[in-house]
Amino acid sequence: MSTLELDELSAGYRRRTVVSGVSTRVDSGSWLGIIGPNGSGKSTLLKAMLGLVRHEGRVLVDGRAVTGLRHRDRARMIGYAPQIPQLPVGLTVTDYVLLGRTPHLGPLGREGSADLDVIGQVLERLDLSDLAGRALSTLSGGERQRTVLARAIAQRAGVLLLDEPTTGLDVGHAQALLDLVDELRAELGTTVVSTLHDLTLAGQYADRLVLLENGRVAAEGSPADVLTAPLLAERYAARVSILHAPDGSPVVAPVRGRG
Ligand SMILES: Nc1ncnc2c1ncn2[C@@H]1O[C@H](COP(=O)(O)OP(=O)(O)OP(=O)(O)O)[C@@H](O)[C@H]1O
Repeated sequence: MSTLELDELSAGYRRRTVVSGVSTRVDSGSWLGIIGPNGSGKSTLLKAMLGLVRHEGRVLVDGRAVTGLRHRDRARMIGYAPQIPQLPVGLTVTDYVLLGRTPHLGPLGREGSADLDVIGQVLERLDLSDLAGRALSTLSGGERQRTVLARAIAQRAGVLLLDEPTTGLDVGHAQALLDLVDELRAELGTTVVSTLHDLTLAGQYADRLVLLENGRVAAEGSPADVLTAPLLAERYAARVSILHAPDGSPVVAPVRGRG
């Protein structure tokens, strides 16, 4: 169980600040969706939470500052699946996903049956079992994306940061992935923060949304509060209608302009 707090978090590259003064709290076992137009600072905000970019302000997990922690200690608290991962050469899918267990291994660094069980379950759920022995370099884009997510999920950290997890996935694999994350949230109390371009999926899975614009929080609230046609028109310069799925969740439908 892990509560994540951001306190006036700002971040950027060299002299340019691209995220400014973001404060929010994500309760244990809840899901925060970060949305916003291209270049609004979503990925940078996630990287700042991990200390991967220059930043100011505080990131707290259960009240404990994560910046300055040793990599291994931080990796037990926060798992991360980047949008554009650098994949090591020469590893199989299983080797790579096993790296997610590294923060949990004992002094000899050998994985035990519990680690292999976790890996087996995650590979199965993400439809990767048949690819377990394949070299990473031979995977399709969507298979590679699922493998990167499998590694982050296998880490079983209290907080899971997912940067555009459904990019490149077909609708079935996207749902399987989001459902698996949702189960971890419900069963283990995993706290989830994900950026998502698909606003309908963001509204279906996240409890709360933060909309970034030019690195600042432009709107924050429940999906019903944030996913409104006027707000999306203003922030994305988009023509959309908000429909409703049978469960009442908002469906963001683009409306074609007159040709
Ligand atoms: N390594 C970098 N060096 C310099 N500027 C960067 C770097 N990475 C990102 N930026 C800039 O920071 C700004 C925010 O980028 P970021 O990737 O956080 O946006 P995003 O909201 O995730 O965008 P997208 O929806 O397109 O993925 C952009 O203007 C981008 O050009």
